[in-house]
Amino acid sequence: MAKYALIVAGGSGTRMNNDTPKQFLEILGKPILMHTISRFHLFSPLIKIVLVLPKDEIDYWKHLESQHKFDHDYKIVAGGKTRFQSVKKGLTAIEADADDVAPGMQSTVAIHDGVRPLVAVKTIALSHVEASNNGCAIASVALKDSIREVKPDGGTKAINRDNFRLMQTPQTFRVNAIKAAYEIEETPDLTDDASVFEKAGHAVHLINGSYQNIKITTPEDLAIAKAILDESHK
Ligand SMILES: Nc1ccn([C@@H]2O[C@H](COP(=O)(O)OP(=O)(O)OP(=O)(O)O)[C@@H](O)[C@H]2O)c(=O)n1
Ligand SMILES: C[C@](O)(CO)[C@H](O)COP(=O)(O)O
Repeated sequence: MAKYALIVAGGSGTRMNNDTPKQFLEILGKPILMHTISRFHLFSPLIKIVLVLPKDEIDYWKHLESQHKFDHDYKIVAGGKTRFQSVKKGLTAIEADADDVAPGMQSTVAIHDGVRPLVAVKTIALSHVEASNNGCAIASVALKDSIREVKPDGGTKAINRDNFRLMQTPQTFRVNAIKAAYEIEETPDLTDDASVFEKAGHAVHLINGSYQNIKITTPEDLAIAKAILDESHK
């Protein structure tokens, strides 16, 4: 029974509007992606990591590794055009369990965005346990703001926020099941791994994520992540 992390960092970060892909931007003197990988090593130095990078940035990452003396052990895989394709390519680097492995002994993989460097070690740990027991474990949080549905005619309608959750990563699965799920056809609505798993016919099991576990998407997210990391180093 192995525990894997599939860290996807194959995007270009268009919404960050910076010449450098956002996963390589520095927070407290270290690229965001190094913060993220370190959280998984903190969870377990034995975790098997697959790191997905943009094909054209692999040499740059190797340069960053030597510059920052970052010598963790992981497999690097070239990503695809979309997150779906990057995850699918990453999963090919993870070995399937034999068919006769007993329930509870199956390998699990935490699929995680490289640009979520504030993931808590306890969330990673919980996600592996819950995925082993339930087939998957998807980190999520309740909404803090009120929400309204926008109608096609431009009108809006209040809806009950208690019926909704925001999806984060890690999204953790039994390895064989998620590898098989990613054989479905890619469609634009499959924005996360839980959607792929659900479309492949499986039930989705949510666990509590954390409000600190933000996805660094736009420049203000960078400022928030810096502030949180700064605070945790005091
Ligand atoms: N082809 C892609 C696209 C995204 N990702 C990864 O998926 C995570 C979440 O995606 P997002 O925040 O949307 O990143 P980008 O696609 O880089 O950003 P943008 O959509 O603003 O271009 C990121 O860690 C990103 O690197 C990936 O591995 N391969
Ligand atoms: C996987 C994810 O981070 C869950 O919130 C999110 O769906 C990725 O979204 P994006 O479309 O890549 O921005």
